[in-house]
Amino acid sequence: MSVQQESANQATTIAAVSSGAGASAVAVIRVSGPQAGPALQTLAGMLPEPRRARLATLRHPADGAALDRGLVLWFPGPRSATGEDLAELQIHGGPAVVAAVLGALFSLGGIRPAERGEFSRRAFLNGRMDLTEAEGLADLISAETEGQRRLAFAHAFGHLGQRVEAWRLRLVRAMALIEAGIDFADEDDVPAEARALARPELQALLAELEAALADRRGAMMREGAVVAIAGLPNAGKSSLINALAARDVAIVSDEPGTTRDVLEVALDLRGHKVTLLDTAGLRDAVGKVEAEGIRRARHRIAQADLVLWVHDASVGRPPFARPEIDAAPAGALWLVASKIDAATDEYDGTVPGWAEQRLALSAATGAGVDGLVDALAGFVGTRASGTDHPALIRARHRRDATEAACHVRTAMSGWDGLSDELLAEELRLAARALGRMTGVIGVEDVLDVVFREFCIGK
Ligand SMILES: Nc1nc2c(c(=O)[nH]1)N(C=O)[C@@H](CNc1ccc(C(=O)N[C@@H](CCC(=O)O)C(=O)O)cc1)CN2
Ligand SMILES: Nc1nc2c(ncn2[C@@H]2O[C@H](COP(=O)(O)OP(=O)(O)OP(=O)(O)O)[C@@H](O)[C@H]2O)c(=O)[nH]1
Ligand SMILES: [Mg+2]
Repeated sequence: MSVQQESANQATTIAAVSSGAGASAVAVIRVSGPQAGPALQTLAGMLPEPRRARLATLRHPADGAALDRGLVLWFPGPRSATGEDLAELQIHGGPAVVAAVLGALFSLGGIRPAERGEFSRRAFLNGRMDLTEAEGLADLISAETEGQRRLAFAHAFGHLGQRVEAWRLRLVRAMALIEAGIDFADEDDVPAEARALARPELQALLAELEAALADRRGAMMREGAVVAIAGLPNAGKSSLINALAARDVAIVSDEPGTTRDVLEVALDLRGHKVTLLDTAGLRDAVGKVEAEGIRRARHRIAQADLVLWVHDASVGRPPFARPEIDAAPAGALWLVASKIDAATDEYDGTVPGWAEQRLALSAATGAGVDGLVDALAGFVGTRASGTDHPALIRARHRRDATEAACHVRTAMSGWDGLSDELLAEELRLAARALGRMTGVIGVEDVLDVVFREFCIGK
């Protein structure tokens, strides 16, 4: 959909429940668009003073039948969440009450159900927020841990958007300097001087972009750390995930090769999200299904932030200095000695040459499990720590920032050899990539991706 079509589309009025599905004490229905005022007037019999709650009996326009008594609010545009005329009906949350009030609104004509994210999309199109703020709001609504909430809150209120817009404006200024040179190409010193002014500014900007790209905390904070439990068959991996989750999530049996599919469990460890993976025991597979399970296990182990290599202490010391995982994990690797309640010798969980974290525990008795939880919380806490918030927290942000940095780098490295025109073009492409991130330039396709993530009513 083009931006022009989208603006025309905003002539329609939308309505939806914004307070979530299912019965609740109170439900909030929002109506946004030109029919919001007339609709509220018709159902409530009056328009309250702007931005003041009033108690009203809501009646069906066809027969005047009372539907509910609730609080109504009126936000004339542009001072509203969407920037349009917006009415809010805070009614009792029973499903039939909500259905009756929505039915009455739709019966008026000119009002249709809102699509997923459509209120936020209108807020964006009306300049009430940029795209990174809209994403922050989506994250705020789905935040499950304190760490996720803090990060989402910062982004919802401009943490990234303001930085990106400042970067973009600096590029535009550098471009203007160089283009001034183009206009005065016949006067020899002007271009040289203009270029000299732009250069240190661009160098500083590139350093900032590169620092933001080097900060890898974002994905870990937003999506949580991925911790893979790996080891030989029967090592006690599934028993360990059950102990950590405090639930019977995985099948445990003395038959080696029990686990096939990768099982995921999300945990909140002191405000940080951790996704634990239980994986198939690694060995030469017995059958096709187990082979596929092991292939999947290796794939996830290789990508995990942390691998817990579980070694069965009841069979004694592990026969290796470090576990033989063919695909070396990109993340950290800890050794966890399991079944210490059944350990045969005085094996204490140590392995010669093993420098990283070592832990010993028993899923059966629970000994050592708290120690592992503490260590995991410490691990994620350290990885996600810092007094500032990471800026580039989504693949979309990284893509655009990488592209911008790439164009600035090209400009800097080719500096003396590049004509003013080519230099300005690289900077223009860099500014465009940053503009796409906040949505200040042509982003129809990006809009769908961003707003698809929202629920109905946002
Ligand atoms: N009942 C209710 N609670 C809610 C929302 C809502 O829509 N309804 N929100 C839904 O997201 C959030 C609050 N977001 C809002 C954002 C802007 C405006 C607004 O009216 N802004 C005007 C006036 C600001 C002012 O009074 O100073 C403006 O910015 O011009 C209202 C809510 C969370 N709580
Ligand atoms: N004594 C003792 N036995 C344990 C402990 N943890 C697991 N076991 C036993 O070890 C066997 C294997 O446990 P699982 O958790 O299924 O092992 P796994 O590593 O998931 O095995 P696969 O999925 O086949 O790779 C089962 O018989 C468990 O009861 C423990 O802490 N102490
Ligand atoms: Mg298992």
